[in-house]
Amino acid sequence: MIYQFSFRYFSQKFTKPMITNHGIWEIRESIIIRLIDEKDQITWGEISPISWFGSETIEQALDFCRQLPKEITKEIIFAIPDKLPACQFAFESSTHPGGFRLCSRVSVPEASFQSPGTNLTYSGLLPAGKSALNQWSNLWEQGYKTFKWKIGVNEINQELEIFDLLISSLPTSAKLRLDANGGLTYQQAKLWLEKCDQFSPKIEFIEQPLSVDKFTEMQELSNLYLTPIALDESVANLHQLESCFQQGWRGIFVIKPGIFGSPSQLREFCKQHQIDIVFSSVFETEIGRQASLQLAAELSTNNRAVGFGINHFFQQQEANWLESLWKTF
Ligand SMILES: O=C(O)CCC(=O)c1ccccc1C(=O)O
Ligand SMILES: [Mg+2]
Repeated sequence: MIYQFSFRYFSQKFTKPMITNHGIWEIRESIIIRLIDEKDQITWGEISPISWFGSETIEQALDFCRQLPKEITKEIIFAIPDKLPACQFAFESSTHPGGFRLCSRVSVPEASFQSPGTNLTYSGLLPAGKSALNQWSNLWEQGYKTFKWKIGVNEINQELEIFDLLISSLPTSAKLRLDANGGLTYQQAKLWLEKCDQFSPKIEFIEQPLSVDKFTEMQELSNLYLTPIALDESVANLHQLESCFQQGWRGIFVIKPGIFGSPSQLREFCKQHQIDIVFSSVFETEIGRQASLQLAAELSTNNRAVGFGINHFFQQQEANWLESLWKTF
């Protein structure tokens, strides 16, 4: 099969900047790719790198797209090097059966809770800091029962105080995930875990408490406390996932399909090993989102809510944004 290949740069400003321990993120830069096969079928893919997570940069992805011929094959797609994981995801998922087509509207209203044929539940992302306190109820009204709050952003005592308020205001049936983005010290992580254990099992897990180089310490912490630990930055791509699994990690793995790399290799890994996975967004458009959610529906385990409750970080797209994008050069 030969595909006609074209691509466009696309950027979106967050309605509120995304604040994590890595810093402030204001604009989501992506590349949308379009493939047209010999039967004139059009499919789409999305490259949305996060270089601070270890993926390629947007410039590297653009360079890759620019050097590709106008006609490409599956051989070319399956030969994309592992150092371009967001590109691997985009090209492979656009040729996968069920790859994104422009069937109905491109942008789907907030929290499409019943994606056809799946019964995924969603985790809603709260803003960092004390704004979480007046934001969770909007999400609750939209049907979210699981929330994620960023920690390791402000001073720890201040965050622990906000945490107390948040925990006491959340409904009994709500669950909370904390995401430190690798920003805690070992002592701070212990403080947080002790705190979380007091509310167990309301705190579903703490995500990436320590930096990627602190694997042994995180393994130690996972043995010391009830509250589970989820690896995220530590397992950003297949190579890292394999390495953490080989080293004996049997806690939770957060997988962001958009930067993880080849979806078929992820499917293969999941067939070989029963792992506890939480799927998570990279702030992709509807194109990457659909491909990622399809993987999540296939591979999710233990009924973990998927971390795709992020639409409130973007303005809703015009229905014809994709068509309009292709009219630009
Ligand atoms: O996982 C979620 O619930 C939302 C997505 C999310 O938090 C995220 C989105 C982009 C980059 C990094 C992260 C993260 O999990 O650290
Ligand atoms: Mg995370």
